[in-house]
Amino acid sequence: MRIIKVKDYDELSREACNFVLNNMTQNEKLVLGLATGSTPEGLYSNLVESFKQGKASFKNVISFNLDEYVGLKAEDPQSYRHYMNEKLFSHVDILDENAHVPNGASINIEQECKDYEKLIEDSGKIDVQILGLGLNGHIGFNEPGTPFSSRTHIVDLNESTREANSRFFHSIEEVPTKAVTMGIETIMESKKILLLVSGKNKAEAVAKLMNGDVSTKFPASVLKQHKNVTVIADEDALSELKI
Ligand SMILES: N[C@@H]1[C@@H](O)[C@H](O)[C@@H](COP(=O)(O)O)O[C@@H]1O
Repeated sequence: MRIIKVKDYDELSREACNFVLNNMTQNEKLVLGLATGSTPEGLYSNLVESFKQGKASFKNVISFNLDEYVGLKAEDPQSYRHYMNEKLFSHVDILDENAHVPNGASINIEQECKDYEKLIEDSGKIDVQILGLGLNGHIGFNEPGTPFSSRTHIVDLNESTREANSRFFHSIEEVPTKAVTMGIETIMESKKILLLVSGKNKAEAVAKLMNGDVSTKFPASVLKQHKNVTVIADEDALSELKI
């Protein structure tokens, strides 16, 4: 894993934006894997700014989000589809039919998982996958214990993950108990992975990732087996790392 150490969140967001823009210019068509949560928000605002300044176009981007809560409709303000519309899609020229987020409100979620896999497959696989890091090492919504061979599937969310994400809801009771997520194998098939980590609250997770073994107990550790991973991390996130 290549680590790019940056000073703070603003620099992380700019670096991540440059990384994505470089890949957009290098690829005629870019299949981009997207993440939600707080960490990529700055990346998305930088991408929107670049678009407004005429420095980027998303016409040739096909995007696939990592995950979605089960039971939330697209228009629900807490859904990841809504998040993506607000933070990125509505502000740039990506084609609606190219901006994919799993449909958590599907009446047949099992089928939705299969269809989502097929769409990724048909797009020719993900060129660049953006990832955030859960406090317990989850990537997407792949919680500890998820097999490395998993494909897009339904997960029961851990209490700690619901707790961590309850800040986006009025109360923890409102946080869905299930989600659809790309599987670990699906993520690992991406040609390049960009992991973004910021802040002191991620320092312990980053130290576990870098110093620990590859184990399903800490899903992000699988990234050590991928040949093209870039980690952009700020000083706070790297503060517990002994290097
Ligand atoms: N499902 C999302 C992940 O895709 C995200 O990467 C992670 C970290 O989120 P944050 O960036 O807010 O710390 O948590 C959430 O549970």
